[in-house]
Amino acid sequence: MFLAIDRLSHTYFTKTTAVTALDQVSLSVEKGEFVSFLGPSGCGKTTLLSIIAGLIEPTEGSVCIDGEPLWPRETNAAMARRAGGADSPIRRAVGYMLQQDYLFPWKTIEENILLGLNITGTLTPETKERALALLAEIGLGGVESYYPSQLSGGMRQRAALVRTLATDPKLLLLDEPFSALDQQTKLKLEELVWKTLQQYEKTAVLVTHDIEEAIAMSDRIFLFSPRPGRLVRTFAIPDELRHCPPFAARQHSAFSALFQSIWKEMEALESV
Ligand SMILES: Nc1ncnc2c1ncn2[C@@H]1O[C@H](COP(=O)(O)OP(=O)(O)OP(=O)(O)O)[C@@H](O)[C@H]1O
Repeated sequence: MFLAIDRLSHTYFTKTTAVTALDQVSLSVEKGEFVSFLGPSGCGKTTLLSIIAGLIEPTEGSVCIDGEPLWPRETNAAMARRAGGADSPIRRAVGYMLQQDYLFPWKTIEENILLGLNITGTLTPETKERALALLAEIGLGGVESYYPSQLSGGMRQRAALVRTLATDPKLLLLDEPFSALDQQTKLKLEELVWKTLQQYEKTAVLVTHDIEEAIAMSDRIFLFSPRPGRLVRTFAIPDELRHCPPFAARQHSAFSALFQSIWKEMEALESV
């Protein structure tokens, strides 16, 4: 088991209110799996992703990545027993891709894609060469010296994918990375991300409220209820769909039946 989440709950406290975003969520993800967190707006998907990224401390429960405890935080004594501490290697092991590309406008594409390597102190001639090769692989060879404003939205998201993969993270967290794109660019980028992650055997978690996208991209889908977010159902995508790249999966005869059953389940959840 690569990612293990056990009885995780999270409440946001403000001066006047307490909002329970997640309630007793338990799930696991295998190495190399692509899973989606699907659910209506406000069901806690981004909160869960931020907890897995180590950015938010959950109120309750535990998260382990590749056998290393992330939450709850270990005691100082337990951390000291691990070489280099427990949380920093985990944070480096996680790559985040968001709806907005967050490329720095004053840096060139090359500088942007090498940023993570620079920050983590892992920029070497080899890692730089790998990042530039990946840029070329995904069709952006030749734009290294361009600034983000000189690229289209789809090209910028591709550059953001390279920046995310450049540090060779063990786990990729994708928070609606396709939702700001037009339909054609979105379908092309889904295809590219799926193929790239397959090729590099990455484990990935995609947050989306798009049922079709979740079916086309995933091995399994975790469906969450509206607030407070609870895991209500896990859908295993049938082999004939999950072995197809996303565009072919969308054309497959098994696709619409699965879409309808997830749609019905989501409708029922939202009408409660
Ligand atoms: N910093 C915060 N302080 C207080 N409440 C918050 C905070 N962040 C999120 N929430 C609340 O927690 C709940 C879950 O939010 P979250 O963003 O995780 O949901 P989501 O499923 O990702 O939604 P969406 O699909 O709209 O992005 C929502 O009710 C939201 O209003």
